[in-house]
Amino acid sequence: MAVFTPLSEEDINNFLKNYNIGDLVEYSGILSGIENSNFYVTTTKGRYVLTVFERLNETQIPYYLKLQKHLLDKGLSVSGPITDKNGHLFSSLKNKPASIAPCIKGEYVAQPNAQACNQMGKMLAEMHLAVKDFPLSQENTKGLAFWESSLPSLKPYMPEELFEYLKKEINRQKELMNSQVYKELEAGAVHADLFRNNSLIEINGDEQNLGGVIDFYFACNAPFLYDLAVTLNDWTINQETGKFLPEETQAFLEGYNSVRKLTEKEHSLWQDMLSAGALRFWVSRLYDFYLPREASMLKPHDPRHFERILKLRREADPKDLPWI
Ligand SMILES: Nc1ncnc2c1ncn2[C@@H]1O[C@H](COP(=O)(O)OP(=O)(O)OP(=O)(O)O)[C@@H](O)[C@H]1O
Ligand SMILES: N[C@@H](CCO)C(=O)O
Repeated sequence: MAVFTPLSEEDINNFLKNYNIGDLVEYSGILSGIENSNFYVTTTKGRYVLTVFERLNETQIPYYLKLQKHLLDKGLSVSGPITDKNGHLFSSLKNKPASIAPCIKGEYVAQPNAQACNQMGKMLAEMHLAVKDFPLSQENTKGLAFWESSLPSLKPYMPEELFEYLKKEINRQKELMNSQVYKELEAGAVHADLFRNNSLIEINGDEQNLGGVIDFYFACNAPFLYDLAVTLNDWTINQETGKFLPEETQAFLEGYNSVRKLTEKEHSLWQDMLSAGALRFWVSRLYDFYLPREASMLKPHDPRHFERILKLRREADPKDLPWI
């Protein structure tokens, strides 16, 4: 639905002069995506996605692009920037930062099957192992500080009882984050928004093969278990009810655990992390729903989806939550 910064053929030709990726053949705006302006660009050397950053500035961008480059250099199939002729990961277009990445094969799949879930589980664990030597750090911009600061703005819009529930859950997570056991969780730079619509899957008959992962612009340093919870809360649920799909969830967890072994300590915090993973998107969706960005052309996501998921995870008997 969004190309915020329109580009002419001349703009793109000038941009491509900074790169060794051939000459422009054709280009078109990508309508999905709500954060940045994205374009498919075909050159004499291949097919690429050009991104003009609408929200992030030049000081914020290096963390995200360097993380993608780091994962790419470790052989992972993620969308990642091509360096320009001067060795830079991004340059500028219409006075905004912009980068270009090779196109990943595949498409958005609404309900990935067990095969794709298993592959996503493996790849997520590989991403977690791969960041052990990633030197940069970035706070979760949609974490505790954001949740707490959103409360006063959300209060007037929410029924009192629901607002109190939200406040209680935020306090509960705050207490957890201050605990020793939480601080000891293995952590690093994680995607933190790895939904199905940030993954591309190649379909071939009944076969579904993971093409790769895109859109790292909510990446941050957080426990790996949090990233796993965020991903599962979207990838392997019944989209109507929010309940986990047993076969897909198991396939995902087995894939993950085959690469990075989940620990007993992580198991003990699983219910809290699944709740945190739901809370994060409940708050951001409430915020975007009641306090949309000025001149926003976008239809906000339904916050009730993650309210439902949070309640399901929090109220579940821990032994009924999927685990390996
Ligand atoms: N490397 C890539 N290869 C193939 N397609 C891509 C690639 N990067 C982006 N796309 C396409 O562009 C669309 C928008 O990209 P993206 O999700 O990064 O947009 P955004 O505006 O940054 O994010 P958001 O999902 O937060 O709205 C994707 O849904 C995908 O179809
Ligand atoms: N994946 C998010 C949008 C980006 O944070 C959501 O579905 O609410």
